[in-house]
Amino acid sequence: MKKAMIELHGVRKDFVVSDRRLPILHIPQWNVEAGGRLALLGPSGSGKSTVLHLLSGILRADRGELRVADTPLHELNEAERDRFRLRHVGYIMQDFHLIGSLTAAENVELMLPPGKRGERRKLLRDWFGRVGLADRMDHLPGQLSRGQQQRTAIVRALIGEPPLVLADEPTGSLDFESAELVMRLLLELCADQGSTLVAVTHDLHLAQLFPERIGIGAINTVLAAHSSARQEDPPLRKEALEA
Ligand SMILES: Nc1ncnc2c1ncn2[C@@H]1O[C@H](COP(=O)(O)OP(=O)(O)OP(=O)(O)O)[C@@H](O)[C@H]1O
Repeated sequence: MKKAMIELHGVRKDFVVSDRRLPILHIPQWNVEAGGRLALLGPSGSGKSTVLHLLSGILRADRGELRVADTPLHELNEAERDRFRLRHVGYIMQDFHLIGSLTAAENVELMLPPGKRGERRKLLRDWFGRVGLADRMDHLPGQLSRGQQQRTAIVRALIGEPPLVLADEPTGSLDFESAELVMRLLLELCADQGSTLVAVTHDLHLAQLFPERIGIGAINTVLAAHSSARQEDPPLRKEALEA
């Protein structure tokens, strides 16, 4: 049996808004094996981004155990979780967050540990070649298409070969054709280097490209409680939120 990259047990996350505690996630048990490539699906507001924030250590669970790459995130403080994220997680968002005054290569170079200039440049050339941007790496983000900018953001997330790659709607701002190309590329690069990939998407067509798919309702029992309340009797939903 393969090792687990992600192990969640009894994880709860609430948000407090205007003195009211809103239960957002209760995940009794969820494991993802190392090297798995998984599309996480679900309606807007169902907690998909919150799951990624917990897995990366940006947020801390209120209760439960959360191990990623054998690291017990529930036992770490914020500074320790930040260090964990730098070493173990590549994060890709819908908006690429590239620095506009730096070239594509310089944006990625920020992620590299200190080293000889020639070696860093060779590594960058190899990576930009792999994503089809060998001739664009010295261009500014504003001179690149949205798909090219997202490919740059993918290089930035993957160049450190993190064991876990988290992607939140990574193709959400791309047109249909570019979205499929970029998602295929992300899947291929993660497979090549053995990184576990969890990608949030709304798009069923793109989710079909993944070896595995899961609806967030299958792991989050808060959502199941909300949606059954919504279907049967709308006022119950308010009570469920306040419980
Ligand atoms: N910092 C916060 N404070 C209060 N509520 C929050 C906070 N962050 C998220 N929420 C709430 O938590 C719920 C889940 O949010 P989340 O962003 O995880 O959903 P999502 O499934 O990723 O949605 P979308 O697909 O629209 O991005 C939503 O009801 C949202 O309003």
